[in-house]
Amino acid sequence: QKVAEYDYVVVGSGPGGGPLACDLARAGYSTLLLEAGDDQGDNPTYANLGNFEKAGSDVLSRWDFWVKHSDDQEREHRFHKTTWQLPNGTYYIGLDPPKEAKRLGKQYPRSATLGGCAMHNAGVCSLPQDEDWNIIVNKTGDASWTAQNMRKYLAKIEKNLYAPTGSAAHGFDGWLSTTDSDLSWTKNESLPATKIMKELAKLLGHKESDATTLAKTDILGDYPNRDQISSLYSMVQHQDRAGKRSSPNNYIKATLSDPKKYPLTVQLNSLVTRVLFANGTKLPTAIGVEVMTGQSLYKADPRHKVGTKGQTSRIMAKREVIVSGGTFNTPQILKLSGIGPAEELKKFGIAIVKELPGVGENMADNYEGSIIGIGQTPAGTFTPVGAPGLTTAIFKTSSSPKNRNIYTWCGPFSFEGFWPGFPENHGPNQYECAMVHIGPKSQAGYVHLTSADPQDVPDINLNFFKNNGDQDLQEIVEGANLLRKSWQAAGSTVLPFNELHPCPGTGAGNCTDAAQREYIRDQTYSHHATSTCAIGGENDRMAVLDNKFRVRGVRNLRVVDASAFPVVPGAFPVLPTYMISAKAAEDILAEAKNQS
Ligand SMILES: Cc1cc2nc3c(=O)[nH]c(=O)nc-3n(C[C@H](O)[C@H](O)[C@H](O)COP(=O)(O)OP(=O)(O)OC[C@H]3O[C@@H](n4cnc5c(N)ncnc54)[C@H](O)[C@@H]3O)c2cc1C
Repeated sequence: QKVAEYDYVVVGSGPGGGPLACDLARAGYSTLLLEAGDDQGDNPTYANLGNFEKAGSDVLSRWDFWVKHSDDQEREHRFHKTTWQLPNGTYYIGLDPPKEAKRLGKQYPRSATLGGCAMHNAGVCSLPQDEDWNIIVNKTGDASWTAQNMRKYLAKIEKNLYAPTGSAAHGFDGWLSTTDSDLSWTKNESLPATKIMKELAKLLGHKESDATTLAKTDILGDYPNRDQISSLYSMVQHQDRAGKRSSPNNYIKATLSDPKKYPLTVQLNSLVTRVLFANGTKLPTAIGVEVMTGQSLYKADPRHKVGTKGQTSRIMAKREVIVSGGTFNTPQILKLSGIGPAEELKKFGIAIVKELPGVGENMADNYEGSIIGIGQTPAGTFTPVGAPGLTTAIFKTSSSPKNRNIYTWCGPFSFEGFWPGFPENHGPNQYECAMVHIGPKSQAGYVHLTSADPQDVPDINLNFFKNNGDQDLQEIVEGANLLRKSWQAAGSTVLPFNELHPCPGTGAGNCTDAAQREYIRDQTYSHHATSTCAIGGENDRMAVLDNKFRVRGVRNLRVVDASAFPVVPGAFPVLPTYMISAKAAEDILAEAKNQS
């Protein structure tokens, strides 16, 4: 059988790999995009952003990773949403399972489908802190990574649907539609949500009368000192005005629609098992990939049937292989290919192609938590399309040395992390302020192989709060305390509430910081993992990639996805991942041009 050959082979169609494959094909290079999942782009569960919670639990794309948050067994067992499987295949969620239940652990969903996790995410967009980009300049000496320069990739990819046409901070001709939230509800002064929004504005140092205007502030705007400003913002999501998800799936379809012009090939249900290297070269040189085709081959897929093996074949890349399998799968693919920590590879009998101790280490994630309470009346109406009823703010707690460190969105909803069938509905009077903590200090998470079998799922431990954990805990507690104050100030007249957590049952936030810290340590969740194949400097032995996404010490192999960030980029990683994807395309095409 003739072996297929392309200029570029891209592995994984998420926010890193999907747009990159399109850009390479649009520049005229034959490009193969390999995706382990299938295509759910026309399925309303995925196509309508408002269905993101349903999409997150949907078996048609779900890869379940059962992760650890620490090595502390007792703490692990206190996690309220621990998931267990019953003999009939259903789940028990909680701390008191029936005897026959098998412990699965903490669910960390990923979406294996055309478009990756951008097909089940909430589409929330924000920019990294300037420091998150500038850290790459400092590590690599490459000035193209400055925060100011990186903004041009936002303008390049964006089709902004909310800012005045021509606004310098935005783009209007790109493939990624962005909208802001519908804030018409703020006109209703008697709504508890409006009252709380105004109290929050005051607590952040603004005038109550400015709250409604501040709530419309463009979160993606280009302001001096933006990382130090505590204020209200409008929530921006990657969707169109009708609530249709805008994602790599759309860009891929648009690129495929003109095959004469754009030589893009997409191959679904294709699990890449390893990268192939040339024989006898001085430096290891990637020449293609080995791929297993078939449905639900990966064991994280809840539909996987024990013993199922796909058809294995080889596909060659004339120019480069680019791995974009995401923060959990990219390090797994590299290690299976012989690139990673020597001890770990030896343990599983994998021949070492290039020793890189940083592969699968250094993992970081934003800590997430929430304060949630039950009021006396409904606090407002909420539908996720256009996010009406949501107050969004970014602020700095007093313990943060310099930058703002909490992104919050408050409204009549409930989001308390992930488990099969999330979220819980606490009834019409529920009100929550969800928090993403920005800039976690502990980057001690890891993705380790459990075997040399590419269908096996790796061992993942986020190692929360391992380094400088007390500082992060203090920052999160201060965030919760401030948000609770905004409820209390509004509460005496409009929303006496019964708090569910982190100060359960007190109604008035009458618990100690120490008790909250303990609760948060036990119950924190996350879904923004990054940095397992980090970009770094030449002398940094944990660096996996150089400034141009090239795997260090290997030719014709790059990594372009969320695993490449040296630190978590701000509050939400999807927009920064789209931006680095556009940057990678530019870098790769510039190099190709120089070579020809
Ligand atoms: C439930 C949920 C909600 C989220 N909400 C938000 C949000 O609102 N805002 C935000 O900014 N971020 C959000 N995120 C995070 C964000 O979506 C991810 O950070 C982003 O998708 C990362 O992109 P990526 O390209 O690195 O990886 P992924 O999106 O994970 O894409 C990787 C792709 O590679 C494929 N793949 C993996 N291994 C292989 C293999 N061996 N062979 C072939 N293909 C393979 C996968 O199937 C997948 O399609 C959310 C994440 C989750 C899980």
